[in-house]
Amino acid sequence: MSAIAVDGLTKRYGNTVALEDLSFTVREGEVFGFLGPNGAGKSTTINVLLDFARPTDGEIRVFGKDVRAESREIRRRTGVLPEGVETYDRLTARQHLEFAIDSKDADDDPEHLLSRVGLEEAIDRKAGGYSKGMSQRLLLAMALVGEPDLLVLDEPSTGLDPNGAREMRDLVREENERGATVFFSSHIMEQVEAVCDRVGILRDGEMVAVDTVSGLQDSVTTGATLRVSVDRIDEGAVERVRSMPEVTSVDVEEGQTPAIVVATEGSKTAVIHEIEDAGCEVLDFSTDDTSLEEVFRAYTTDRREEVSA
Ligand SMILES: Nc1ncnc2c1ncn2[C@@H]1O[C@H](COP(=O)(O)OP(=O)(O)OP(=O)(O)O)[C@@H](O)[C@H]1O
Repeated sequence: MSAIAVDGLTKRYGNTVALEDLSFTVREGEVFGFLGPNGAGKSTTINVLLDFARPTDGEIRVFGKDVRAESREIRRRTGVLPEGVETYDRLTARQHLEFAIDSKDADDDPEHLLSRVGLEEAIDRKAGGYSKGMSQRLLLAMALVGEPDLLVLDEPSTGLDPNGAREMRDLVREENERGATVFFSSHIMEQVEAVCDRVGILRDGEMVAVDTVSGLQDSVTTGATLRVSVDRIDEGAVERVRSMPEVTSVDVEEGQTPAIVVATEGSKTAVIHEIEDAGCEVLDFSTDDTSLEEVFRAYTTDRREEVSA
């Protein structure tokens, strides 16, 4: 059974189409990253999933249950870190958690939850005095209440410093290892790259790609940079590479280990063969992979000719 099954989901606000016939699946036990530029429809999807917004058409099922008909049961099994929600100034972290624990009929220990998000020192301080990052940590602790089967995190790294962002990644991994499915939206590509099994990219309310990070990287042919270490720089070899039709630039690095640095839109192996055929010995080579950032750009801007999948 899938953890989340989105089927033909359309959501309109007046004339604004937020989602258009959106369908995708999040498998049980995976960490799924939900990406998209501002206004693509990520929060709208999450709001429908949590039954905070009604779909115009289509449906979402969570663990096989319709989110509208069985929203109570789904909320009991789901931990949510919503976007743009604030903590209550006059309540302490402990009180926030006691409230969350009560409403889920859970029996978690507030101190333990706060130690997991690095906030145990502030347990009896009122949230009104918290920094943005501290509030975000508290909201995250609230999402962890009751060992949810599904964690839905909307922009979880908002307000977190680099340490906080790293701890967030660790928590996602821990929760996933415990067995939770994690569905999270983010603009931070390193975060997504580090923890996601699969990634979906939303654009203008439609899913334009769903795959593993490496599958997405392979689908985008933005060209690669190849660094070939050779025994010596041979001008003839350099010229032969330069005249290959798919090669866009060639640089030479002199020094103890000379290298030919080649940007190509075509086959990397062909470049290596050309250098060898010209009589140079190839000692080593490395390539720069397409970053998820570039993949995202290729799928969400009008440089669509770069997308081959
Ligand atoms: N309550 C609403 N009323 C009217 N239009 C809305 C409403 N909520 C969202 N929209 C519109 O729906 C579209 C999708 O918005 P949504 O907030 O889902 O995008 P998002 O991907 O979450 O963006 P961001 O990354 O900025 O959070 C946008 O055009 C937005 O203006």
